[in-house]
Amino acid sequence: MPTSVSGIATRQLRREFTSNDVSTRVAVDDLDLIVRPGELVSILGSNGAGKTTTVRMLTGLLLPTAGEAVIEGYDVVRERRKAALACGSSLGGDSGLYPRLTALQNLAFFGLMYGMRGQALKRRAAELLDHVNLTDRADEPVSTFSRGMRQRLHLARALLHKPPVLILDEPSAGLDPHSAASMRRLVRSFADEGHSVLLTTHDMREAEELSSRVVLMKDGSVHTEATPAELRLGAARQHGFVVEVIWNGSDSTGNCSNCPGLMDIKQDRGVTRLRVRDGGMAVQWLLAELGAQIPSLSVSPPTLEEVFLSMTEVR
Ligand SMILES: Nc1ncnc2c1ncn2[C@@H]1O[C@H](COP(=O)(O)OP(=O)(O)OP(=O)(O)O)[C@@H](O)[C@H]1O
Repeated sequence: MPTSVSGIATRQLRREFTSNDVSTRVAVDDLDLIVRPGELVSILGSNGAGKTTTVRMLTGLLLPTAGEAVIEGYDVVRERRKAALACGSSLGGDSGLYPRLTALQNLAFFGLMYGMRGQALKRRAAELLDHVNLTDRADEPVSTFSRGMRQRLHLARALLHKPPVLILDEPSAGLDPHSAASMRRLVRSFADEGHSVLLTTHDMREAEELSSRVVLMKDGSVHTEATPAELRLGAARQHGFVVEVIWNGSDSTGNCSNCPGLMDIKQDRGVTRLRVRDGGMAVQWLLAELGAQIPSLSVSPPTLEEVFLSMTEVR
């Protein structure tokens, strides 16, 4: 693999787990992955797909069985320290913070480890505590923090030295909606500044809102890789577009059976949902035929959640 690669690159990255020296489970199966500067890539996948094992190898917590991974051109095994310095990470859990130190002392400690000093460190720590809404808890020991507060402090620690690469394992797990929204803004702006960001998530809305590219992992390798819009449009070609109609006065669902390209029709708590082959054509027909009864109408391709469910369907 060329060592000049910026961001994250893996080639044929593999991790096997052997239990009782008998059975071997392949958690990550010859994975090829690239995250370029300025890209935010989300890894999605069912439980056990290999997401956490991948980020644990990238952050040096787990040795690969085979293959290679580089962070900013540094091999994560052979040049582990340089790779670790180029990468901020938040992998959840309780490790990575000192519970008896305050939030500010934790950031000061990690800042010193990253070679930061004096006013620059103080300013950066204060700025990040503000971004993760922990300024008013800055001088309290981390042992008194809730799970969500620790998660936010993990993120601040990961961003402290403005590393070129950021890796986050389920960053919104345990966050309330306001904290999750600020986390997303912070992470997205970090990518927009030219950093490479890789995150794992089970939150489809989050993946859709944040990602330059989505990687769907299945059984340890990449099943599909595309932008959220490409995935949704691809699914629409297969499963159709969804047209949602709210009626004015009396329900006219029964008159929709002649809608061109109609694949399926459902009524759900006052909303009629038509699944159609061509969204634009269906909207034109609905407005021409039933426009007077329709104050509200929307058309959309399947959501990322529907794409995910259909792609990971257990047959
Ligand atoms: N330390 C371990 N020993 C044995 N098997 C493991 C170990 N860690 C992970 N595995 C197995 O590797 C596979 C991938 O696990 P991994 O934690 O990477 O999945 P994941 O995609 O992160 O899942 P989740 O969404 O549940 O977090 C699973 O089958 C898991 O049981």
